[in-house]
Amino acid sequence: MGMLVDGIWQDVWYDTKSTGGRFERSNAAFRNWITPDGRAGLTGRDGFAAESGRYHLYVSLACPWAHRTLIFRKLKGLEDHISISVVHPEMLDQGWSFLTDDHGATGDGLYGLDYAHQIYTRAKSDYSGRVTVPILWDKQRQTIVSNESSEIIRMFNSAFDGVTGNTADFWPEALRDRIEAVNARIYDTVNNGVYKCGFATSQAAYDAAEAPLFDTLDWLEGHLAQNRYLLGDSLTEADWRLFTTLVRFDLVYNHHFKCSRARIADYPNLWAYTRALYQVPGVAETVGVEHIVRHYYYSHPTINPNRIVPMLTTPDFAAPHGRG
Ligand SMILES: N[C@@H](CCC(=O)N[C@@H](CS)C(=O)NCC(=O)O)C(=O)O
Repeated sequence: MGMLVDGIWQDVWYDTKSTGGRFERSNAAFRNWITPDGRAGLTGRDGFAAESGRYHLYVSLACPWAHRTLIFRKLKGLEDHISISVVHPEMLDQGWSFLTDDHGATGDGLYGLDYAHQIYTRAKSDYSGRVTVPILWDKQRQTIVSNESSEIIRMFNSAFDGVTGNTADFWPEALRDRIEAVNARIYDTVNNGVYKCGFATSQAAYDAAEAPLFDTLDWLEGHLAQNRYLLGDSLTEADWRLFTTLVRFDLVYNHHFKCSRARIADYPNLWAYTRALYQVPGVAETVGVEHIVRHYYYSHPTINPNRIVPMLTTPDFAAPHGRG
């Protein structure tokens, strides 16, 4: 784990001293948008038109943020149009690496580089900041389009519809305000909430993250008793954003990040909902259990210095879910 400072890699852990033990996630730096005609999107520069074969996605199968982008690539029929490289699950002193393994780490399919930080400095030689996945790369302009998953999934949701003919819409206009509201709570207390528990370096910071996490899971359990999906009958991006945390929860967050009050398997509705999303055609292929387990227990020396993997039973995501 580390970061780039003026283009030079430094092996440093998250600074939680200045925040009373609280983990604060920094904002993604590259915020351009792919659009159907290359006009600028909500932020950033123009010139990133949706074209088959032009873009490449660097992901980790372990990472819940990268996982969102893999799900959208699959559901939107983009596999033949956007190539991918999968990093090695162990994120060590050089950060994410392009070593290969038997479980899907592919190496850098574009340039044969050793580390993800070299992709960042290729885009901006004096880049300062964290080196995170996912990274959406433009092969034509040789730069990073975006390293913000919440925006990459919105590009994937519609920008390539003219290329693929796939018009499935997980960000429908009529539901946007409600989706934003549910996303905000789930991001803060669940998606990022598990990290705030796990990376806390004071009891107070842990307590402040743990209670809202389980308040939200309790709320979701009741909500999903009445609703098929978060927004009722419509399957939206809000569900996919929640899913990538739920599918990791019992394997890693419950133990490694001390989110131990309950497992997802202890909530009948949440657990059936997790299975239902897992069983949407194509989604199971995006879930990399080996990389998830390997990454978390191996990559955080301040939490698990001896890299001991607890006895785990992989939840049976393929069991019948009974949710229609
Ligand atoms: N806001 C980013 C966050 C991505 C992120 O934090 N990814 C993690 C992996 S799960 C990472 O690469 N962390 C490396 C680091 O923080 O140095 C997004 O949603 O795309």
